[in-house]
Amino acid sequence: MDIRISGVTKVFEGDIVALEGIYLTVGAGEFVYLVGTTGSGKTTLMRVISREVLPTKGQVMVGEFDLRRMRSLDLAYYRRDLGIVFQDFRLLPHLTVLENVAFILEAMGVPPKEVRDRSGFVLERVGMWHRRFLRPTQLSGGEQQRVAIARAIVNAPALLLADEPTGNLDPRTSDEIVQLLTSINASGTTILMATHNQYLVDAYRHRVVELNRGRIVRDESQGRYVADVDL
Ligand SMILES: Nc1ncnc2c1ncn2[C@@H]1O[C@H](COP(=O)(O)OP(=O)(O)OP(=O)(O)O)[C@@H](O)[C@H]1O
Repeated sequence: MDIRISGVTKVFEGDIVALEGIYLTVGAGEFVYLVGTTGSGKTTLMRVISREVLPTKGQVMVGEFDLRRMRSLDLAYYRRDLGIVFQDFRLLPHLTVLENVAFILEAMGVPPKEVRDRSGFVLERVGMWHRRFLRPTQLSGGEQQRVAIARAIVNAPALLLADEPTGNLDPRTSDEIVQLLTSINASGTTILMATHNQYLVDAYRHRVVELNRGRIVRDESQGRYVADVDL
């Protein structure tokens, strides 16, 4: 799914301007890193795209969805096309790995055999099938993030939002997570990933969009974490 954001401003209560005059187009199938210092607006932009936050001004179109004009049924359809991964994994502690992935499909009324097949397929894909009967607390951080990614992609979303997905992980595991996201992107999913990880952005090159105080200050294909300075 492509994303078309025009003139988006978000002002939170207390006159906090989190986003200001954002114009951004992301084509279907792109991989985009969102970078920028703490408080620059990355999470807010992701939350505008997931429609957890409504802009104060401006328009957001994702695929055929106009996020300003959505009835609750549209929102339910939209969310089915969306996968979200967070820094802190957010798995349900009382469920096993397999159940954490399967419950999304069960909640959508998918027949049991298909739930088993699809959950198994994504757990294989992220290399976690052998851990399917464990609970999140029995897994390492990297393993938990793999399960969270499996959960995010089990519905074959057209768009995956990842907010600092490697923030709690060691360098090698972070590498593996970005490789996994890159392979998911290669199968057609649009990916937007907010990150502070300079090494990853420089090692796995994709488009880089940099925010500063709520504005886009750089947009480069195959960019680096820090802008090249003209000498
Ligand atoms: N719900 C909210 N209510 C009020 N202000 C908010 C809210 N969410 C974010 N902000 C403010 O908006 C600004 C942008 O925050 P945001 O979380 O989008 O930044 P960020 O770039 O994701 O930061 P980080 O890298 O630390 O995660 C900050 O000044 C923040 O305090």
